[in-house]
Amino acid sequence: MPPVTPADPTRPRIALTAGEPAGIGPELIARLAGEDLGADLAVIADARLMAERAEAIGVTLELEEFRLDARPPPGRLGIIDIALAEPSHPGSLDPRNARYVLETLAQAADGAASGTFDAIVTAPVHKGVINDAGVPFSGHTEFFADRAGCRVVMMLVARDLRVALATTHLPLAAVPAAITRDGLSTTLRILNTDLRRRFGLAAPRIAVLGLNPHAGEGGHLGREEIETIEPVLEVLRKEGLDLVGPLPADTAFVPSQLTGFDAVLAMYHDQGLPVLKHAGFGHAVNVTLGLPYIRTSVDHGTALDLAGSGRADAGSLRAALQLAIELAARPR
Ligand SMILES: NC(=O)C1=CN([C@@H]2O[C@H](COP(=O)(O)OP(=O)(O)OC[C@H]3O[C@@H](n4cnc5c(N)ncnc54)[C@H](O)[C@@H]3O)[C@@H](O)[C@H]2O)C=CC1
Ligand SMILES: NCC(=O)COP(=O)(O)O
Repeated sequence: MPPVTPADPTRPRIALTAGEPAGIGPELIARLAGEDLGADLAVIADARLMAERAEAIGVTLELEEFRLDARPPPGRLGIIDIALAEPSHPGSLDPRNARYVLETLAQAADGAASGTFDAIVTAPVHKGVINDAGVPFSGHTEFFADRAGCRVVMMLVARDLRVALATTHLPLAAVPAAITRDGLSTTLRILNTDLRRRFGLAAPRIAVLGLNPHAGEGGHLGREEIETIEPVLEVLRKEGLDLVGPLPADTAFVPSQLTGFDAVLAMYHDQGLPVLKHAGFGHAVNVTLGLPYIRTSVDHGTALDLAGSGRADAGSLRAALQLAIELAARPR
């Protein structure tokens, strides 16, 4: 038996979910397992799967059962072992493992809510296969929000560019109706609060994009700016929020226009995220704001085409861990 090292209360404890078993999540975690980033990690995954994927990419991985009162010795990784329903093969989705994926998320959420973990970091899940298994599922963001019973905001960070979303995983046709005064006010309040509380920005300046081309062209190309976005900004400015917009989205990301803004609020997923990923894919981080705990994630998906090959880049997972550790260290 290796010697037991008592837990160190100064090191954050982080739940790390391995995500879709047929994707790149397990091997990215195995790749980072040997690095001490300054936190104690509890991987929530099937232990045999983790060992198989480590072997597939030629990485040595030593696992031991996660304990609250002790740290694994250097080079070993704490694990909360959740059994797969069926053996998983790289690149090959199996809906029978969807419940396993959801169980890993549930254990992470409950552990963070109870204070066992200081933060959750998630490797990618495959949203489609969970739905194929008959479970309606839009994403981690919505799953953790539902479980915590609160409203949240998705924000991706690539160096000094922060892009938050007013709507998340919705068909494009459903977006206009989903942008309501209530929803937008809540999103902006959460964004403003968490930029201050978690990111230490004393008075965040937020650029708010329009929904339509040219921010509606004075009502000739859509009325959402006039009827929904502008009235919300007017009310929130009176509360002291520093909001600029609605801005035409096509020029808002021109570097000279972005100067001075701490974050951009895009109205929908593919209005904001392509720009963010163009700027930072491989080291960007997805953060869920508004939760009672910290949750970060990678900027990429399950990359089934790379699973098991050892060619997937662990940069975004490392960045997600580093940001979670940094946020956990801040007073809240
Ligand atoms: N945080 C999460 O759980 C996320 C999950 N997804 C899910 O992932 C699934 C697949 O989504 P796609 O749109 O195909 O995006 P994807 O990010 O999995 O793949 C897009 C392209 O990027 C490459 N790529 C992705 N990660 C990489 C890495 N770490 N290193 C090198 N290359 C990498 C892939 O090989 C592929 O060519 C979907 O079901 C989607 O919902 C997508 C984004 C985030
Ligand atoms: N494109 C971002 C994404 O899909 C991540 O979503 P989530 O699973 O973190 O909610």
